[in-house]
Amino acid sequence: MKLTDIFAVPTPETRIPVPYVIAEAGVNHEGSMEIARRLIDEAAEGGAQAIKFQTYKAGTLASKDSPAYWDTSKEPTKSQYELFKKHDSFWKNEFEALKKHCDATGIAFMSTPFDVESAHFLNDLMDVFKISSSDITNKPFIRILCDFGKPILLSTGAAHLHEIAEAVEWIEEKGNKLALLHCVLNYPTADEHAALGMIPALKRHFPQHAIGYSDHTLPKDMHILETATLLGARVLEKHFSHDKSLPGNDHYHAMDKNDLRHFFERLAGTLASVGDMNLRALPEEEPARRHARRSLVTARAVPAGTEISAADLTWKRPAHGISPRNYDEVIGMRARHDLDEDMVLHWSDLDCGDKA
Ligand SMILES: C=C(OP(=O)(O)O)C(=O)O
Repeated sequence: MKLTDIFAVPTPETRIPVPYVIAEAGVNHEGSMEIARRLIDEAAEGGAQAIKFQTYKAGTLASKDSPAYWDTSKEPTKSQYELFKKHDSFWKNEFEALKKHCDATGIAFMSTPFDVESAHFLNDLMDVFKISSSDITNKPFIRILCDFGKPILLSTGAAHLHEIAEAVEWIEEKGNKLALLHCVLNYPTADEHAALGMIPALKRHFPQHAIGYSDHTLPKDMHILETATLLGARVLEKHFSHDKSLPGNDHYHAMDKNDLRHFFERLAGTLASVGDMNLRALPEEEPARRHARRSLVTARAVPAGTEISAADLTWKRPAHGISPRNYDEVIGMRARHDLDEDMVLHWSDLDCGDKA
């Protein structure tokens, strides 16, 4: 599947598709091109269709007085500015090189721009713009990104419905295709705070747009991403690391390539058990249809020529004879020959008699 395919207008589904997975490398390269290339390779090995980085300069993203609002024990920092400053070394040249590496590896390149300058050079490298939850109220920036004319992936973390609706309106006014990613802006998100019920809620409120999920829970057994898929997320984004034991801010809650493989494996089994969502009896149930269902059976001996009444009939397994669904038809027919008690009735045992 191509990244742009996820923006197709949702139609009633008869099969839950395998979602499009974006490995969110963010700044987990920590300024090393070697690690960035490794992240690309491992995301592809894990089965992700896209890898996403983040492109920012601390000075345009946060003022010096910008308190960190996350658990700073993982990467002690006094302010957001100080943390971003540590990770803002990659710029145009680095991302161009990483895009080439993605092309050679066969995985889509993405990076979330956090300022206008990076949006301009990233525009040459990507088919889709990602807008982070933190920019959902950033009307001027959203409009500038829309002006590139590309589909938009917008995360909805920390937003009330009216704020989501407003941002959707700005994007719709510009005419860009849009996918909305449910997101909880809390790192790591406790499973019980993942609020995955917001995925069907987004589908209900914005049926004209594709819906996905940007996940900040711990990877554990990847059941949260699986549940998100079952609830209707068709694009998934989750932090990605080559080494989850590293001390940095975004490594400890990230998935790695083994988590990703595990996710696709368990999802394949789950989706096989979901099936195609069409109501029908299955071929595997044929023996049960023939042997566990019932037939009309004589409740007592019935002499030839007798008009069949309710007292002559009962219903028992197997379903080799006349189905009890034909009960009304059988009442009033006549026995074509003597019928023993406990006989499974067939049409050849009966005449229409007065019912003809
Ligand atoms: C932080 C980002 O997004 P989200 O709000 O989905 O976490 C991002 O895209 O860089």
